[in-house]
Amino acid sequence: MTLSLQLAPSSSHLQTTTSSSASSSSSSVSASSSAASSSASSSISFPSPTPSISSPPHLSALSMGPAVQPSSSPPPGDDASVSPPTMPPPKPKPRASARVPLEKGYSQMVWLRLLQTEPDLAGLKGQSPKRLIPMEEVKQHKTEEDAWTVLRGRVYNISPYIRFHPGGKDMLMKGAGRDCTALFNKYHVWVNAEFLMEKCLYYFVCSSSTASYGFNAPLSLAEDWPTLTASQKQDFHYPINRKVREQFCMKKHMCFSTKL
Ligand code: HEM
Repeated sequence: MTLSLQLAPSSSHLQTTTSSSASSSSSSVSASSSAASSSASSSISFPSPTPSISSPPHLSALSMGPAVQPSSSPPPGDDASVSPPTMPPPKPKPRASARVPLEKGYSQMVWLRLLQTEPDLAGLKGQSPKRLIPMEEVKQHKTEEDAWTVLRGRVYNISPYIRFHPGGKDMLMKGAGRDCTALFNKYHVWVNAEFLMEKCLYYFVCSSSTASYGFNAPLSLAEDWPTLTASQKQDFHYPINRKVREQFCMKKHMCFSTKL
């Protein structure tokens, strides 16, 4: 208090000194120091001494205390142009393999040899594979000895492959009697099942209706819709692939392509 009264007559000189010290302190420390900046602006606007002008040195040191805190600004004397060292992003952990040990004699090599030597892996027993199979028929084949699955619109007899499946019997059997496309894509979209299961092919599946279908029977996605999984419904390509297959089967009455 005593100090402010004494300094009043030469307040302009005092303010210059005070404001310059305030501004220099605020620029060197932090622009966000509201205490420092408010004290500086009040000293410029109002020539009469105010408590903030006349605050004793020990108090102004205190008020500047928080301004030294900001974590964003480098400490005084540091080179501001040097950016802090950036840490490389953490590497994703490799996914644990879900492959299961297979019995002796059931390697993929043996399966590939079987594809060459076994004439009827599909179990067609002389029937024509060129027919559309209702989903209802597929559903009836879900035991290990007689397991069918639908993959990308085709019916396969997976029974001969069960013991060869690197992901294990239980996993493969999850697809038995139903459409396993979503599961298949979830675990190994890269696997060339069209090649591996080529000889197990029963042929194209048709819609879910219980009606028995001939080649000229109408097929529509609307009929399939209630049976589709959520991911199939969201799959942009599914209706297109479905439509192409339908058109192809309708027009040719036979489906020779294995690329669809
Ligand atoms: C006809 C259908 C299928 C075929 C031809 C097939 C074929 C294969 C092949 C070749 C592998 C080894 C993949 C590799 O080494 O990268 C594999 C692994 C596997 N399969 Fe299948 N699969 C079929 C269906 C399924 C289904 C329906 C499921 C799941 C319900 C499934 C689950 C798995 C799993 C979990 C693995 C182990 C993946 C890993 O290495 O972590 N597979 N399958």
